[in-house]
Amino acid sequence: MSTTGSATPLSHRPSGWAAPIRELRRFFRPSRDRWRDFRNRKLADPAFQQGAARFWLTRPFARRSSRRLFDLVAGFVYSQALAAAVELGLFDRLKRGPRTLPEIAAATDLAPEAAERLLRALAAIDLVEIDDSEEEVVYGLGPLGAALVGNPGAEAMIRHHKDVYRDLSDPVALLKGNGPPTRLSKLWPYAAAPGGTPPGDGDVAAYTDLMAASQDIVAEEVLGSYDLSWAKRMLDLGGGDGRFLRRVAARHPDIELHLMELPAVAEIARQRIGDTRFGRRITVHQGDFFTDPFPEGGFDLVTLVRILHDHEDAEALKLLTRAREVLRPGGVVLVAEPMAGSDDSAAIADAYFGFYLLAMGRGRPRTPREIGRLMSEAGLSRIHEVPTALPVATGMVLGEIPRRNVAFT
Ligand SMILES: C[S@@+](CC[C@H](N)C(=O)[O-])C[C@H]1O[C@@H](n2cnc3c(N)ncnc32)[C@H](O)[C@@H]1O
Repeated sequence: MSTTGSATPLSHRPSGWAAPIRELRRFFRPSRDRWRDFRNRKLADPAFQQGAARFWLTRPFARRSSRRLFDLVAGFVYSQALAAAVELGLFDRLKRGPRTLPEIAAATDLAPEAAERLLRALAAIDLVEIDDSEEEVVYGLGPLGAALVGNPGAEAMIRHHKDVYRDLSDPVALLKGNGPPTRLSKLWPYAAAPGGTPPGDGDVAAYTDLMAASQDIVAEEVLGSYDLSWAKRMLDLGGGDGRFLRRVAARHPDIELHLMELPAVAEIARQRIGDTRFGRRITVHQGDFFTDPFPEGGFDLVTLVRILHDHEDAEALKLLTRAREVLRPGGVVLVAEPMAGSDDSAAIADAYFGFYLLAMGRGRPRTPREIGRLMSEAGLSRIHEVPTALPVATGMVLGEIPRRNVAFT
């Protein structure tokens, strides 16, 4: 197995250092608590806030933290300005070059004042750039707008947020579980009932497309961070329309590839894979990965890409155990999804997916260590976290079964 970054072992037995480190933390806790109380008292004091904003040495920190706080307060408005721009196809128009206000107003069917209001809002959050160096002001893509143009997955999510934000409109009811049924639980029908309910055709295409739109970036992260050329036979569980496996097929001509999906999605995968040059290399199996038998023959690699976080611990453990049971000796289970806990991905995993999955009705983001613990319970060993370049898109944890003394099923 080889990785481009350095893999971090996820140990589940406390090391010899665990006890002394705990003691040290306990020793320093009173001073840490005192410092935290002092800091919070000061930060909550309006006089201190004003003083910090005026004093030259503390001014940059005061500005930065008030800006961060205001960004949290205003985040929904920023998102809605972005949603309006996507719905109006603004970024697609600007990618061909800067435009004047009358041109943009005409193309988006907005009154010039409304178009200008939108453009100025987008410029303030780096999505658009205003060039007023000539007599006629023109509007072009800003750095974040340009990045968005190259990321169809993000655009699909922005459109999807109409449903997500409606479900989050009463967050306390959502947390208490006494709100109305959510849209996301209908969009992701397998989420509503343990064991999976075969979904209706219309919704299936919608959620399969939504996943496929962001799959390229995830596939790139997985394949760029972990070299799976050693594998001869691979199974992708819940592989959607097969986009991930098509990328694997393109890079690794010798791996035999299998995908398992719920029947309605498997049908879409068959069609989409069949239309490509990989039609003969990828076998699509329809079935429920909790209850139906897995394809026979033993696998070197079983992948769970953006699957585990959709499920509660008991189901995740069952899935990992079933995956381990079809591995050949020396085989690997690879879990790839946004992971909680790290500074780089905490906002997307803990905050965004934490609430998203709550609205969906099941599942939770997990830290690499939590995934590792489930892998260990499922009978996997040599559990490693593999770093990816873009943890917001996906993290990665691998677990293996040893080459010897393995009951091979
Ligand atoms: C979040 S999507 C991820 C799809 C794909 N792996 C990706 O990353 O784009 C979860 C996938 O798991 C599939 N799935 C959910 N429950 C399943 C079950 N019980 N058996 C088989 N597939 C299932 C869904 O149909 C869906 O395509």
